[in-house]
Amino acid sequence: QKNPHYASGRSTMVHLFEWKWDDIAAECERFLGPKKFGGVQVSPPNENLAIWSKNRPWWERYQPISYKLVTRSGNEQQFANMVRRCNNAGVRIYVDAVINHMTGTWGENVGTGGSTANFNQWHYPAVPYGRNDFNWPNCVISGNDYRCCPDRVRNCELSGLKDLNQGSEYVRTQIVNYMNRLISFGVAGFRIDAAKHMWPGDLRAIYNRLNNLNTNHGFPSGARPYIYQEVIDLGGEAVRREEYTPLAAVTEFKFGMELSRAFRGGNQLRWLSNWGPAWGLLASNDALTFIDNHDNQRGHGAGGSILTYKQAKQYKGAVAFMLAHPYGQPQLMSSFDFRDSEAGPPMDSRGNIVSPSINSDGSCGNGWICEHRWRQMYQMVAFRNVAGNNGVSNWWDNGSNQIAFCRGSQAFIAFNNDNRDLNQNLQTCLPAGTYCDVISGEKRNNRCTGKTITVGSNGRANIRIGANEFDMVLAIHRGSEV
Ligand SMILES: O=C(/C=C/c1ccc(O)c(O)c1)N[C@@H](Cc1ccc(O)cc1)C(=O)NCCCOc1c(-c2ccc(O)c(O)c2)oc2cc(O)cc(O)c2c1=O
Ligand SMILES: [Ca+2]
Repeated sequence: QKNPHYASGRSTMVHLFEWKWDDIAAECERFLGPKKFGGVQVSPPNENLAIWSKNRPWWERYQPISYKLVTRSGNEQQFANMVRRCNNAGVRIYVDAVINHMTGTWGENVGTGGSTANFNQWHYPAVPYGRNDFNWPNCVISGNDYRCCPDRVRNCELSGLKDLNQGSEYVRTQIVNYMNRLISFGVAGFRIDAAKHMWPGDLRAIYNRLNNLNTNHGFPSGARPYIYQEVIDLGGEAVRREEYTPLAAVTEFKFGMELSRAFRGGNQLRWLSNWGPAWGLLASNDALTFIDNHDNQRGHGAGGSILTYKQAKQYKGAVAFMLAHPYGQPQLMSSFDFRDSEAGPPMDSRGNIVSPSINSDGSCGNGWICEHRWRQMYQMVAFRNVAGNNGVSNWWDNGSNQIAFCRGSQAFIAFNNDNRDLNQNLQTCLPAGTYCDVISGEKRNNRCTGKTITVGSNGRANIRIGANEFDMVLAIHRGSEV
């Protein structure tokens, strides 16, 4: 099933990468609830290997030691508390489930909960897993395997990580028990990490054994978990996304790659008039969409030159388009400032994660970027909520990099990625009135702190976006009128 079970009037989730549970709970109550975000993807909550020799890299959280809920983000009690407080604020929780593998082979062998393991014996006593819970014969996926050999992509080790056999009843039971415990705490669904490296048939068996969502957390009875499967497939590989869409939603990596190219200037924005499956993207209902994610924002993984917070103006343009267009189920990335592609989250001298500080202007400090707190981002989350399931209409473009469109009679947006000013009289599809541009400012005490747009009785308005303005987007919608 492909319904994220957001509370009514909400539409967008944010990935609070590496945030601690107590901080996420606070963020749900003080910001995400009031700003009507739909949900939060949290980092893997299960015990992972503590890799001190690499100064606690971000990817250590993708090396499970056990399914105990003890990580640098917090313990089981803090996790349960976060889920309760976020659900009470109308914000759902989605768990990043790392179930394809356990650890690689490192010098140290202690987990974030104190558990130990013996990798060379495939011995993980804190689960417990032993030799016959892993795929045999032992092999490692090579670059060429991705193109030739779907069996090896599933049955061999990804980057040397011990590869579990999800065909084993015992392994399925351990995984299902772990995920059902999270469901009992009130989570709304799961990201299935490295789904490409597991057999669809095994995943189906696992998903079918998951319990319905916990009705004590506001879910309707019989609600099934919302699952989205990480399948990095930009074409040319033996394993294809379409093998996984019958089971659950799939991460659509082409989405962020194509929009990054368009907003970097590689493709003219006018070509986005038929954005969606016509671009080779999955069906809208099957697609979990994003511009960048925790992996490819570091230049690793799919897509090469993906836009990130570091290219702020184009990134805000691409994210605005993602949130303004009805295609897919969008996820906003919220990052920490990374010095190198391996660096983990801001941490103190003892290796504990440092909480984000919140500045008086609402931005974050202590090394956290908090893209979700940028006005241009949370205002577009509100835009998407107001647009609801209205389609795109009244598409306009200048034959190059200036575009505009309506969402029903609820919302209007314009983009200028050209090197000349946009200055046009355009149809906004909105009722006559005076509207605040929600990108250059916001409505405060019934005044616009940014641009003001006057819509005439024919729905038309003069729309201006200078080529050198701070932002390339202008957006108005029902509710932003003064
Ligand atoms: O760069 C990384 C980590 C990347 C990563 C982590 C989590 C993800 O969800 C993800 O998509 C990528 N890891 C570094 C460091 C590393 C880690 C472990 C190890 O045994 C060796 C090295 C790295 O250089 N990895 C090799 C290239 C990235 O190859 C990885 C992929 C991956 C990349 C491209 C694909 O098309 C694909 O199907 C899978 O997925 C992972 C998933 C994991 O759960 C854990 C991993 O270590 C990895 C992972 O190494
Ligand atoms: Ca596997």
